[in-house]
Amino acid sequence: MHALQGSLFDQTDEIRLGPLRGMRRTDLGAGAWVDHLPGWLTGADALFESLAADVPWHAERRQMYDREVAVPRLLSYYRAGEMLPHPVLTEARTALSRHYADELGEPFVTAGLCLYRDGRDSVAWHGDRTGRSATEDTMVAILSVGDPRDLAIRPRDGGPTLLRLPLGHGDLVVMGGSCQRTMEHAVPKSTRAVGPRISIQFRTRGVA
Ligand SMILES: O=C(O)CCC(=O)C(=O)O
Ligand SMILES: [Fe+2]
Repeated sequence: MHALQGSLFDQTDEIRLGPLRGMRRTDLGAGAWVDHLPGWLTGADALFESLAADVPWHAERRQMYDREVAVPRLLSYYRAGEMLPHPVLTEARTALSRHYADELGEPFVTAGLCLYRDGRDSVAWHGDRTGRSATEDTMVAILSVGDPRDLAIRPRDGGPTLLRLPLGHGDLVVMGGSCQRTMEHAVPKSTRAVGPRISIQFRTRGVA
């Protein structure tokens, strides 16, 4: 794994969340939207180092037709009620649940973590539509630390990429409304020399 270069703009070791006001919403149509707040977390490099060291990362393999292939990223999953690997993640989940309480109607409870070791790691086009999100609107909130990687979003039924957000160094993105059903998202591979990135995805009960 490449060493994390570190952000020139975030040299503090104090890991702290900022206010959620200042979030900007992009309407993607068909009831889907994306909220974006760059730099929500300061001390993101310190959180990256802590999570890279402390989280029980594991590799997964997946059946692809007649072959078994490695999932191109490391993973870890925290169920509802499980202690998260850093207290600021608990704080983030609480702040997000509070911020979206009226609109979402339920709290964020689970946390999925992905570690993209370099530009060869990625996630292919998909929607998070296992469980209730197959039929219901939901929100998936993602906090990113480490080197930025693009999150791309396009309509599920074809059409060009509507949004491409570089996410790293404490950035927050929230996919909401019908986004998981009507859109798909991906973190494409990168041919540039990129350092590692960790994403933390908060979801509601029964959504994966
Ligand atoms: O790493 C990201 O920002 C996206 C991850 C993702 O889409 C997923 O785990 O479902
Ligand atoms: Fe996803």
